[in-house]
Amino acid sequence: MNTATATGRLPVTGAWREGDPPGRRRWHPVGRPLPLEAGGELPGVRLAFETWGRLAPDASNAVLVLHALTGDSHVAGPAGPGHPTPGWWDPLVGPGRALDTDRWFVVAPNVLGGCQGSTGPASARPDGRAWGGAFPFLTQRDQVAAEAGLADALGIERWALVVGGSMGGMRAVEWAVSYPERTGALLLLATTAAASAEQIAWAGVQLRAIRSDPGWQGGDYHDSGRGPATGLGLARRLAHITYRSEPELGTRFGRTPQGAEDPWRGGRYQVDSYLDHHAAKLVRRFDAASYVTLTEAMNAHDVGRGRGGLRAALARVTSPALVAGVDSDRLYPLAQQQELASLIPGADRLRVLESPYGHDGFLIESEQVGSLVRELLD
Ligand SMILES: N[C@@H](CCO)C(=O)O
Repeated sequence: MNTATATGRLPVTGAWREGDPPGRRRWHPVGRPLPLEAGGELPGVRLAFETWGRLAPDASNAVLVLHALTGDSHVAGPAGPGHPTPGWWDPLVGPGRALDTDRWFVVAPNVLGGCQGSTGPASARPDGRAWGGAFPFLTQRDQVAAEAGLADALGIERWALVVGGSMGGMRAVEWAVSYPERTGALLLLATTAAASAEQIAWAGVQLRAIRSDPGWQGGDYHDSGRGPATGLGLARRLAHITYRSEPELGTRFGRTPQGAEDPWRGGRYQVDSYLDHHAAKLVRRFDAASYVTLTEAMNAHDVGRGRGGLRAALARVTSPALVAGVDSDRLYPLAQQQELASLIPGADRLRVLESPYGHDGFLIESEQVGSLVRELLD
């Protein structure tokens, strides 16, 4: 379940389960086994998704919004039953907002391999047990292929806009390269054409933290009553540091102890407590095995793989595009977005979001992101 138990024990998995409140989610059963880039296929695939607005009769007004690592389909609206967090881009979606739902039909799937309704390691495989450690290796291309099946089912031949940040941006660029004719415009935020050595390195430490927790059990913990909560929490703490900027942490927390705690006697600094808070929140709402699956898919991300390299792959993109980064992002530095902007033929000059918040700026600076959305759609 998605909440801590009455005894205060952390849950085994924060995955949405059959029987939990559905919230606004609907499901698309892909119907056929999905062939996977790494070989083999995934049976019984379904994608959870949410929509806002109405699809035009000619299906010309559809916008695809793709979430980042620990996001989900709940782009807009309050937290509530079935939704552990409020909409992560709520200020952008609704009547009169940048994604004006009086005009646009906004679609947001939960990524394949995720844990908020789409098929992932916590889902049941055909024999009824959780996939766990037997869940196959996925790539962004597999995830986009599943999303193309959702577009087919919704009758959307071509998206007016595909937009995503971070991991969502990886899928957005894969959409534009795999399906250029289906991508009407492209907005890439705080993302990259290929995961860098440093990104793989940060991610690798997180994967080790999870897998070295005895609760991991090779990934087969879902039905065991004990999961790798400690490892997932450590992974989140580390990741969260990379999501923010050094000056922001300095200004906000400095060297201040947390409350009455004394760091010289085992107590915490404020910044430790802040990371503890984000770790505990993620452990309550997210499944560790999904975190591993999605992190490995991000590490595998290379839009040029098997396509003659980045330059040749990105030359396939036919849509107008905007690429933006965050000036204080130390995880996805501006050079990566500059590369995308210079290799995508229809891309305008690199745009820079000014923000003290580092990589998370693409989630927080909704006014600046909204201006880019309007620019592309208008
Ligand atoms: N805070 C974001 C950052 C990753 O891009 C997340 O958790 O998904």
